[in-house]
Amino acid sequence: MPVIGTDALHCRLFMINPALNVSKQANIVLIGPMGAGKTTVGRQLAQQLRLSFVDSDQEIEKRTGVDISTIFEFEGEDGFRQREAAMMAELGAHEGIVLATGGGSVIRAENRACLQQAGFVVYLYTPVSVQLRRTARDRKRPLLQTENPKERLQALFSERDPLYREIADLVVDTSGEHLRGTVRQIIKGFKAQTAM
Ligand SMILES: Nc1ncnc2c1ncn2[C@@H]1O[C@H](COP(=O)(O)OP(=O)(O)OP(=O)(O)O)[C@@H](O)[C@H]1O
Ligand SMILES: O=C(O)C1=C[C@@H](O)[C@@H](O)[C@H](O)C1
Ligand SMILES: [Mg+2]
Repeated sequence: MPVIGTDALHCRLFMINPALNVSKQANIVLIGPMGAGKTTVGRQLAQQLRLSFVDSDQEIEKRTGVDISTIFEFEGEDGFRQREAAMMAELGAHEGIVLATGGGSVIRAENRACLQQAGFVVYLYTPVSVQLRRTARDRKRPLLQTENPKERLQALFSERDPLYREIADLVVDTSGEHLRGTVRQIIKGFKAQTAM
């Protein structure tokens, strides 16, 4: 059984995970742009570390009963960002999870503060050309349903790359396309940090 302790801060929890045999912050938080692999990498990571996997986008869809595009359609991006912020505050207080965040979760300062406290933050750095390839056939990402998805991804990258870096404990370049290698690098960084 994991041993869990908390300090006075709302989001900050610590636990000892027998799978890792180290004392560490409770969660691994994956941040990065669309197509970075937060969902794909997060699922594998959770499996290997025997942690629960939670995907913020999927959780919002589960609770509302509609997909993200529908939320954008009826409530606008602002409505979605409100739901996302509430989800960050809630999930940031969990312990023992791998959290895949939405690509835009770092836009709000309040979210960044919460994610930073929630655990070991990993930025899955992914160049725009790779994001474009990975999301090319996708119709589920409302921000990419535009005439020029490349331009949109480039603009988002310029705005958000500094924000991802601001809160990252580790930056992993995913352009090598090796899912297993990415997972291995994260576990290595996580163990190194929690052993300190
Ligand atoms: N390291 C990788 N190597 C090869 N393909 C990858 C890698 N990471 C993700 N992919 C592929 O890219 C696509 C997008 O990945 P994924 O949905 O996990 O991204 P995401 O970061 O969760 O995006 P979003 O922010 O839109 O939820 C998937 O088809 C996935 O299989
Ligand atoms: O980059 C973004 O702003 C988004 C990324 C996705 O994860 C979803 O949260 C949504 O499509 C918006
Ligand atoms: Mg995802």
